[in-house]
Amino acid sequence: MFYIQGLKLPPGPPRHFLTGNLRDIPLSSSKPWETYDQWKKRFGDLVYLNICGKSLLVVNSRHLVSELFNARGSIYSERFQSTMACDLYDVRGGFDWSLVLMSPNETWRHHRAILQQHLGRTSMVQHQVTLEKHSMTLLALLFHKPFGFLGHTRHAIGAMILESTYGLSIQAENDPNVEVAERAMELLTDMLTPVKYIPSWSPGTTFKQKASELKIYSLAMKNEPFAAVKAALKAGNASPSFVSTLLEAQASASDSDNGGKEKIDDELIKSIGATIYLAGIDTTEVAVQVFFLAMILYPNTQRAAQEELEKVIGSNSFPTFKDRPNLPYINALCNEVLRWHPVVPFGLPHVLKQDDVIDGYFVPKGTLVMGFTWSLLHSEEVYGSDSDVFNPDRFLKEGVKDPDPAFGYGRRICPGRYMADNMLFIIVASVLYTFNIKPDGTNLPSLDGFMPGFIS
Ligand code: HEM
Repeated sequence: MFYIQGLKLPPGPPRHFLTGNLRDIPLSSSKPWETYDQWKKRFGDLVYLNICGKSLLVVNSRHLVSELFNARGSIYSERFQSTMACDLYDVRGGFDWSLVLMSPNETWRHHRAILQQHLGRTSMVQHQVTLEKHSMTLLALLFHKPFGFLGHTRHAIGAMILESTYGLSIQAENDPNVEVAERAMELLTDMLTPVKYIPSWSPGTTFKQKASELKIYSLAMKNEPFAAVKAALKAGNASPSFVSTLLEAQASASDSDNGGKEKIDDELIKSIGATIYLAGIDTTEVAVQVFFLAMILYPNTQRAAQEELEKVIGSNSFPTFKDRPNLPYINALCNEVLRWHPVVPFGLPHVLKQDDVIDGYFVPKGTLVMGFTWSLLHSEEVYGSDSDVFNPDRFLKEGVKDPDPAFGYGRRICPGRYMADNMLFIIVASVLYTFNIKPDGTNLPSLDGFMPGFIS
C-alpha cells in the first residue's frame, strides 16, 4: 500500500516491482474492457494503476466523471505530453498542429471556438445537403459491389468530411487528397498502437523511417487541400465550405480593423481543416461498422427499423434529414450503436495538471485519467440488466440517459459530435431503407473481432 501526503492512492490491482501493473494491462485482448470491468467490481468507482512509474486512474461512475472533467475541468483537461515512446521520434511533433493533442491554452481555445462554430448543432443544416448527396453515392456503390461495403462507407464518410470542410469533390478512386490523408492516418495508427507505449519496446530503424514519412504526410494533409481551396477562390470557382468561409473572413478582416478579434491566419485554417479529417474519419467509420455488425446479429431490430422507414417515407423517395423527427426508432438505433460498442471504449485520456484529492484519495500530478466509457454505457442501473444486448427500445423510454460519454468528457468533449451524429443517421437510414444486411453465408460474425487500441 502506498501513502503520500498522509493519504492513500485509490485502490487497484497489486503492483509489481519496477513494472507496476504493466503485466495486468490486457494489451492484446479483443475485449480489454472485461478486465477493467472486473477491476471496477473489485475496487469501485476509482481504479488506480501504475505502468512502469506512470500513474493511470480509471474513473467508473457518471457522478465522478462529471465531478472531475466538468467541475474540476481546469486541472483535468491536459493532454499527454512527452514521456511516451512515440515522442522519441517526434510522432507527436508531426501532429502538434492539431488541437486534439494541444494543451488547453489560448491557441487550443481559439481552435475549438472556430470548430464549434462550424460543427455546432445549429450549423449542421448547412452540411446536410452534402451528407445526403454522399449517402446516395454510397447506395450506388453498395448496389454495384455489396461486398466492398467497408471501403464504400469509409469513402462516403471521407467525402462527407472533405466536401463540407474544403468544398472539394472527391473522386471515387485515387483521389489525391484522400490518398495523402489516408497515408498519414495509416502511419499514425500504426505508430500509436498500445504496444508502442510499453517502455520495454525498443525503437528501431523502421519506426524512425515511418516517423519521418509521417511528418511529410501530416504536412501534406494540412497543406494540399488548403492550397486547392485558395486556388479555387482566386479563380472564382470555390464551392462554399468551412475553409472558404474562413479564408473570406480572413480577407475581410485584413481589409478593415478586426475590432480586436483573434487573428485567423493560414496556419490556423489549415490545422483545423486537417484536424476534422484526422479526428472524424476513423471514429465515424468504426461507428458505422458497429451498425453493420449489429444489423447482422439482430435481424429483428433491422426489420423493425425498416418497417418504420417504409411507414414514414413510403416508396417514392429516399430518407433525408427532414424525415428525422418522424423516425424515433432510427434515432434510438443510432444512439444504441454509440452505446452498445463505444468507438473509444476508454475515452481519450486527460492528464491531471496538479496533485489532487478525490474522495479522500491522493492522485498525483501527471496522472492519465480515463473515463471508462464502456462501463458507463453498459451500466445496468442506467440501461437495464440487458445492457450487453443491442436493443434500441431502451432509448424510446422516458428519461433514459443519452450515450454522451461516447464523445468524451468536460472541456475536451468531441466538438465533432453533431457532425458524427448526422453522418451516422443519414448512412443508417439510407442503407436500411434500401438494403437488407445479412451475413455472408451462415456464419455470424464474432464479437471477438474488435481491435485493441484507443479506437476499438
Ligand atoms: C462516432 C464518431 C465520433 C466519436 C465516437 C468521437 C469521439 C471522440 C472522443 C471520445 C474524443 C475525446 C474527448 C475527450 O478528450 O474527452 C474526441 C475528440 C475529438 N473529436 Fe471526436 N468523435 C467522433 C467523430 C468526430 C468527428 C466527425 C469530428 C470532426 C468533424 C471529431 C472531432 C474531434 C476533435 C477535434 C477532438 C479533439 C477535442 C479536443 O481535444 O479538445 N470527432 N472525439
